[in-house]
Amino acid sequence: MTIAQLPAARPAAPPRNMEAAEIAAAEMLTALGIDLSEDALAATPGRMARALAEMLTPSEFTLTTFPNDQRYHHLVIERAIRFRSLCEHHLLPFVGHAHIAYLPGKRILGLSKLARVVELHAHRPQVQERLTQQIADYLEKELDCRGVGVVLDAEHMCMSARGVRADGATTVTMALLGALRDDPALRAEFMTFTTTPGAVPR
Ligand SMILES: Nc1nc2c(ncn2[C@@H]2O[C@H](COP(=O)(O)OP(=O)(O)OP(=O)(O)O)[C@@H](O)[C@H]2O)c(=O)[nH]1
Ligand SMILES: [Zn+2]
Repeated sequence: MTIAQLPAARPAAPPRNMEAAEIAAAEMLTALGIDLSEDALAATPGRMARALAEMLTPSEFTLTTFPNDQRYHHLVIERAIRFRSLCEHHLLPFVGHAHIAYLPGKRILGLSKLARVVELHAHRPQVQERLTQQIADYLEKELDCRGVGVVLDAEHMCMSARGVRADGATTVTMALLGALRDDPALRAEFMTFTTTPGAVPR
């Protein structure tokens, strides 16, 4: 089987200065009244900077596709892809599940790449609505498929760990493109699979 390796079309990595980030983290914690002279906290600013940098760095990957030799033309659905992102308002995590469907054209996608596409867009400051749309737009463009559906269901720490403290509330967003937008039966099929038992393991 031929493997096509499409470029993942990643945006250029932003400039990053970890030393400056660590100094800034120390300044912020000190300004918040935390005494960094305690042994247990001495390494915290560095960890903070590295942890944030990690959450803002998606893994490298190649968007591997295969010819659709069998002319498979039903939905391919990947459910309950666990993801975590950072809300751009508070830089606190939002975590949840992505359900993704696409209707193949001439090529099918290596299954793991759906989760990698989620990670690619999740590892940057985000709002859930934009993240949802970016995943759908990216798949439609790169895969040249006949339709894409993306549903995200996530809990925002800025709403549960602080502020309004609506523990357990989740936000559901969706983006539907091509046949998944235009064909009510396909849309219903996708939505059914995202809500049937097993879609979101608890
Ligand atoms: N639409 C949308 N809003 C988000 C997302 N993540 C966080 N928010 C919201 O962004 C808003 C920011 O509102 P502000 O009033 O500026 O911030 P705040 O004073 O910290 O607000 P509270 O969280 O209500 O205490 C809040 O209502 C958050 O719930 C997201 O992914 N999408
Ligand atoms: Zn937030």
